[in-house]
Amino acid sequence: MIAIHPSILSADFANLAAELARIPSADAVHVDVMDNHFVPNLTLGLPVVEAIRAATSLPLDVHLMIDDADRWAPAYAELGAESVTFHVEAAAHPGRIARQLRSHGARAAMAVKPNTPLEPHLELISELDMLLIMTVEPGFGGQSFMDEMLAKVAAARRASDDLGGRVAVQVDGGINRETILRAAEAGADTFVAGSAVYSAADPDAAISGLRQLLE
Ligand SMILES: O=C(CO)[C@@H](O)[C@H](O)COP(=O)(O)O
Repeated sequence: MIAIHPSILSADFANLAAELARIPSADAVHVDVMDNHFVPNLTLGLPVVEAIRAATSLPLDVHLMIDDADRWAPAYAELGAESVTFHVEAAAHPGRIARQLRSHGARAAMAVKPNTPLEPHLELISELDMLLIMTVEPGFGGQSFMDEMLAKVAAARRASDDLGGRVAVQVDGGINRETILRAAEAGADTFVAGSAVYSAADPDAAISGLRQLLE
């Protein structure tokens, strides 16, 4: 199953409810939480994600780019996010976080930055519902896709296939009409797209366009 998750990092933050209404065919809304410590950018936190939860019926895919994931991640599941992604680099006990997320009814996902090797962390995969392979350095939208991450995407796909393919493989950063094809070929099935969706005159048509490329 292919899933397209538009990132609201590229949306108009002053009009979030209206921006959410422009992407009705999204499989989920990707919400980038940044703390200016784990990444050099600051976006939003629990109160705003709570407001986003109330403003849309689309599933929320919350991507935590914050320190101390152990402390904060469960709260995003509690407020009703369908999926919560923490970074392994920011987690003291990743397995425990994943179990807590699932106990709150959310999908548990773990992300790796471009310079973080995936293999040492694959022992956690059975605790996860999704692996996020960052295809840019996290922090900002509009960056170029890192082709050198495709090998990591393929490794994530193989690890998921060993579990019957039940763990989704997500890519985030620089996804557009060209790079989505390479990422899909390497084994990704869940695609975060920020500027490729929200820079389009019709963001929902941009989502359909990306989806059609993969059919
Ligand atoms: O997590 C991030 C950036 O750190 C992303 O979710 C971006 O929002 C993706 O934006 P584009 O690269 O698609 O413009």
